[in-house]
Amino acid sequence: MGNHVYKDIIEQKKLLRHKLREKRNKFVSALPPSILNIAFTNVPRPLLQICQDKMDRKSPIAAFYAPMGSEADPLKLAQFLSQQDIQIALPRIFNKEAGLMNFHLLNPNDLFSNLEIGPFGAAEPHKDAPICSPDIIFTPLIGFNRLGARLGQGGGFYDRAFAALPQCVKIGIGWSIQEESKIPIDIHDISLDYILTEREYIEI
Ligand SMILES: Nc1nc2c(c(=O)[nH]1)N(C=O)[C@@H](CNc1ccc(C(=O)N[C@@H](CCC(=O)O)C(=O)O)cc1)CN2
Ligand SMILES: Nc1ncnc2c1ncn2[C@@H]1O[C@H](COP(=O)(O)OP(=O)(O)OP(=O)(O)O)[C@@H](O)[C@H]1O
Repeated sequence: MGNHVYKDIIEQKKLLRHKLREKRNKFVSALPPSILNIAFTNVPRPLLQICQDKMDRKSPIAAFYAPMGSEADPLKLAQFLSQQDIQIALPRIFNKEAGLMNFHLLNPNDLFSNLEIGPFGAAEPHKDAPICSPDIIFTPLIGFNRLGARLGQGGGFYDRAFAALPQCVKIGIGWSIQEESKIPIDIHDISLDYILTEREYIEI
């Protein structure tokens, strides 16, 4: 990839991030609380099957994220799955400049408390919580398309985590209005396997 082409992709991503963040904020702030409360509460049967398929060896680990702003909230799914013999983890940034994070195991009771605020404002587990390698990663996103391309916050945190965990199942969670047919991708971008929105479950 020529250097100018690469720079062009970075610029396109920036513009699209800006547009889709605004769109997401508007969409979520216009949602009635009754709808907001039930969004992302039902685990689609195929998703439960994926978790169960991972259960043959040990209790599988699923990583979630503590939502910020208008991001889709995956923590009700986390609570539900923690009752199905699935272990729960959250990311913790350990090198902000290098775009690196670890996943730490959490007691499900600590999902909403006993966390600390990380460098980008998201709640994170404490440093002494055990580091783990998740089998399934629920991933925040700013944009997605039906080919599984993902636009994130621009730190490359999830792409590096995916590269380090080639066996993990990658599930994007976002609002339906974050779908964008053309998502610019560069050589480091790793596609999602599934996408969950408030309306549908997409298998790539
Ligand atoms: N809830 C949540 N947790 C997460 C992520 C995420 O996207 N969502 N991350 C996914 O990687 C990691 C944190 N990564 C981040 C990387 C960059 C920015 C960032 O550049 N934010 C802009 C502000 C964006 C704006 O203008 O609204 C900034 O700080 O300038 C934020 C988070 C780990 N934890
Ligand atoms: N595995 C990797 N190795 C080296 N550099 C990487 C890797 N993954 C991503 N990067 C670089 O990190 C920068 C940010 O990547 P990108 O714009 O794809 O972030 P993102 O996926 O939107 O962010 P995030 O995952 O934090 O939400 C880019 O310059 C990208 O080339």
